[in-house]
Amino acid sequence: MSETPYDIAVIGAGSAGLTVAAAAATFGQSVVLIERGKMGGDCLNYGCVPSKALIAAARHAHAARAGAGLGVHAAPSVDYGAVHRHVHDVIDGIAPHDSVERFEGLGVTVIQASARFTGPDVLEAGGRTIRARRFVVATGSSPVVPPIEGLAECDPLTNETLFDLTALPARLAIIGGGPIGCEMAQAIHRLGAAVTVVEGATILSKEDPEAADVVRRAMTAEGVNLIEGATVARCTRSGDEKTLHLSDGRAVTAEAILVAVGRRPNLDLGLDAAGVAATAKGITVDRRMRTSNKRIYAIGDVTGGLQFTHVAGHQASLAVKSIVFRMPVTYDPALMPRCTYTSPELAQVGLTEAEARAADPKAEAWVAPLSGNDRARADAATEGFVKLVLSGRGKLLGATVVAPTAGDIVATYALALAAKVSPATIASFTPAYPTLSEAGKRAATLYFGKKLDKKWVRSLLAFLKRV
Ligand SMILES: Cc1cc2nc3c(=O)[nH]c(=O)nc-3n(C[C@H](O)[C@H](O)[C@H](O)COP(=O)(O)OP(=O)(O)OC[C@H]3O[C@@H](n4cnc5c(N)ncnc54)[C@H](O)[C@@H]3O)c2cc1C
Ligand SMILES: NC(=O)c1ccc[n+]([C@@H]2O[C@H](COP(=O)([O-])OP(=O)(O)OC[C@H]3O[C@@H](n4cnc5c(N)ncnc54)[C@H](O)[C@@H]3O)[C@@H](O)[C@H]2O)c1
Repeated sequence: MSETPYDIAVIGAGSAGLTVAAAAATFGQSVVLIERGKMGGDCLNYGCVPSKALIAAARHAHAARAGAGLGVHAAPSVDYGAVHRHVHDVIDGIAPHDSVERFEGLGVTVIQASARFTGPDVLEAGGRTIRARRFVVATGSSPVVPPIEGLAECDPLTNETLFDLTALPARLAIIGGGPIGCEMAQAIHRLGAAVTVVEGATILSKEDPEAADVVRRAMTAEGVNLIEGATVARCTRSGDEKTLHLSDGRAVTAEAILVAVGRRPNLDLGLDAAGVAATAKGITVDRRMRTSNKRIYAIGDVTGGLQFTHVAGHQASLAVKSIVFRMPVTYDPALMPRCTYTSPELAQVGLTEAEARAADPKAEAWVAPLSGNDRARADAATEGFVKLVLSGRGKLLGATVVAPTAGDIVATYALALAAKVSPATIASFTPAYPTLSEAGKRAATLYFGKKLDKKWVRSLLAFLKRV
């Protein structure tokens, strides 16, 4: 049965698809939203929300242990069953916002089925034929499980099953030391398991190496076993005990294995029939988020770029502006911040120091360590820094922050980059005392300190003093 064409058909009800559907319906468009799994996608069910809820519980356990240095002694007792309930209470609390009922209330037609293109302007889903003026593919990504001999027999966990555990394994081995591997390693260790991370390269390798090193030292000091530059040759299982055999001859034994080696885009929806070009990384899009078929947009993880919820939401808003308002829009990845929620957090916006130096040999980095920040000293959390990266001409190119609340601090620099704020403004604004935000101002002040350390400036100051 062929139906009246919709204005917009959205495939996937994760962060990206939900944002398009809600905004487009609010602006009076007829919208059909097709989802084959859980409403809310990865972020709500298997990603940001459960991982941050788990990290919050782990932070409490750690704070109890870490208070001794400040004169407060406590020994945490972790009830992992209750931690599991907390994680799922948080998911359940947010779920109504992403639910079929809410979207139907907004006037969206929701189809709970798998969608597949059968032509350049037509889809099949749940036995229905769906036509639309525009399509938005927001099908997200799935965890990669590497083809390591014996791994499948060890029933590895992924982000899709980790948060179902109602009891912690005594020992957990994690393959992959990216954001998922590091966040979960530290949290699960803080909650009481012995954790080993086996990372093929170096942990958090997409980040500024000095910043990643602060996180490395923090995780190691807490007792997480980090094995870097090592690959898993094969896995074996003996009852409940699973062993990773590393290429260098070492072995890691654990009751559970978590695989966190990256994502693959969900491309199984008949893209060839629709004339949509894609690579193994994801669907190819232009700066307006349009695919090679100009009726079809693609946003979020499936495009294979920066894979974050706020990026998915931002790309969704660009697609809505382009489709509904015909506005000229441009996606600029350089303005997208990111944060890994380890302790300390590691956040980045714009270019890292190495990226800036590669683009501009005169680029320089200005670093304010937290050891010089009064709030960090009061909190006994002085490991970290704010690094501002400036071009040779003194233009802000990027910021790296390692601090307990780096994700919040970096927002200032995301705004500064988007609004083209000068280092002079950063050096002269007044954050409250005592806050970690003062470190960013300090980094900009260091830049001006060097700039003003010139002979003619000293002569001018001497002259002014005389008059
Ligand atoms: C453990 C973990 C922690 C994370 N933490 C953070 C964080 O702290 N901050 C952050 O910004 N990002 C985080 N992320 C990344 C974030 O979750 C993703 O970038 C975001 O969820 C991507 O949204 P999306 O809408 O593109 O895809 P998804 O959320 O994956 O949604 C895609 C949806 O499409 C559906 N679908 C797929 N194919 C079809 C089809 N053919 N027909 C119908 N439906 C289909 C899927 O079932 C899915 O529900 C984390 C990810 C993980 C795994
Ligand atoms: N705080 C956040 O915003 C947050 C948190 C978690 C995940 N995410 C998103 O999810 C994405 C996926 O996270 P991820 O950590 O799975 O992927 P990732 O690609 O970022 O990191 C994977 C790591 O695994 C390593 N690796 C790959 N194959 C390996 C192997 N066979 N053996 C050992 N190590 C191997 C890589 O060198 C890399 O360090 C992230 O890139 C990010 O976009 C974001």
